[in-house]
Amino acid sequence: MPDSSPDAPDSPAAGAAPATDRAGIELINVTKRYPGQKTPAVDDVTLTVPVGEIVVLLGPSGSGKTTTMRLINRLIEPTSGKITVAGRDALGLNPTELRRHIGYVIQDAGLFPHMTVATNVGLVPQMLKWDRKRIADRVDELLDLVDLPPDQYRDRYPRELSGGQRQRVGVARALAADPPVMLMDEPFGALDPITREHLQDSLLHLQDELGKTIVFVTHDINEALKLGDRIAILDKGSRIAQFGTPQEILLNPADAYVEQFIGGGQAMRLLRFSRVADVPLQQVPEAAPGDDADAVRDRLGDTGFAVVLDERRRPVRWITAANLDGVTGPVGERGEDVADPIRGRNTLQQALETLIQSDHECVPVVGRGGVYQGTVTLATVQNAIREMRRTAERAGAGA
Ligand SMILES: Nc1ncnc2c1ncn2[C@@H]1O[C@H](COP(=O)(O)OP(=O)(O)OP(=O)(O)O)[C@@H](O)[C@H]1O
Repeated sequence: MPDSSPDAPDSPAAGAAPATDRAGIELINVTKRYPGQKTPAVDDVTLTVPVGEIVVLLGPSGSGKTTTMRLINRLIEPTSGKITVAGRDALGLNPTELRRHIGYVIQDAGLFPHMTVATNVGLVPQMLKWDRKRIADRVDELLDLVDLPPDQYRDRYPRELSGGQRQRVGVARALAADPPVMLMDEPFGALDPITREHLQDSLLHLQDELGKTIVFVTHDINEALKLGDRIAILDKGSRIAQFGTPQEILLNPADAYVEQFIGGGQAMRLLRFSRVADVPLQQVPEAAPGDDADAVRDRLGDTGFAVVLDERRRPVRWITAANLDGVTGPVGERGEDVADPIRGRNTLQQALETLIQSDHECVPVVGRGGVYQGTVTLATVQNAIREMRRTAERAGAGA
């Protein structure tokens, strides 16, 4: 077990992945002391948020999460320390200019009640003096993106929306000028559990397509495990008790404070919070509708089937030797339609559920643009669990 005292440079408590060009956001020895307060709200925090990742700040009330967010977009100024956003010194930029590069989503969405959904979403483009047509097009595009059909929703007022819909509008508004960075401060905190799950799934789906650098604040360990590429578990003064991937935190909690956060039920949680992207995918033979049946038959080998990809490499069908019986010429539309593919961000639990419901022994995995990446089988899931157990045993033995 490494020394986890705050001074140990290699300790997980040091909190920072090494500073690299790939830092989306960097906080270096940042302290914020509010006037008249004895202890700093944020105390000498160093943290790197890699480009394109979701880093979750998880901590109890008063641990300085909101203060940290407001420091990043300069709603407040640090007492000392350095902050960079997308490679630029945040403290050297004009705050308005900085905020154009940062989308901000807060708990109650913070929509202006007297403005329509479209006006709310178009606020930043309007500030940037885009022309009306460009703003209207962008608003429609964003409403589509957050699953609110523009024809139904663009002219509504916030009071005519559900809490979940208001949050979706809040996300659309934060994305309006396509900022590389998003700060999300308990955006789903006020929602009922089902709506909350739904919005979490939507956020992961959006992130698959957009690849933003996101800092996400929550009190909820399950939300953190589900959304975070990495999680920073905070104690008072934003002290980082542990910074790691959900698996690292579940398998090797840094101290009793972190253990108390994650609670029990570790095995099921591993399935629930490990992502398909973290396990090696199985590659099976591939075919295209235009491929000759003989050539595909030769390719099937021991696997016994192939995945048929369309011209954009999206999986469309499974094809077996039986489907090719007596066929000459192109395979065309033969075979069985694939079930809904899963994504790298889906959990192993979701992969398992899809496998169980599917008629087929494997499920295709797709990435950005629905492009095929490989397949998941029961064996993939079993091996992943075995590997995780081994890692945990090794970590335990090293303790
Ligand atoms: N404007 C302020 N002036 C003085 N103290 C403040 C101010 N804002 C926050 N604080 C104090 O700083 C500490 C951190 O507050 P902060 O809001 O950042 O915590 P948090 O982790 O976001 O909490 P919560 O989860 O309850 O929102 C708290 O002790 C709080 O009382």
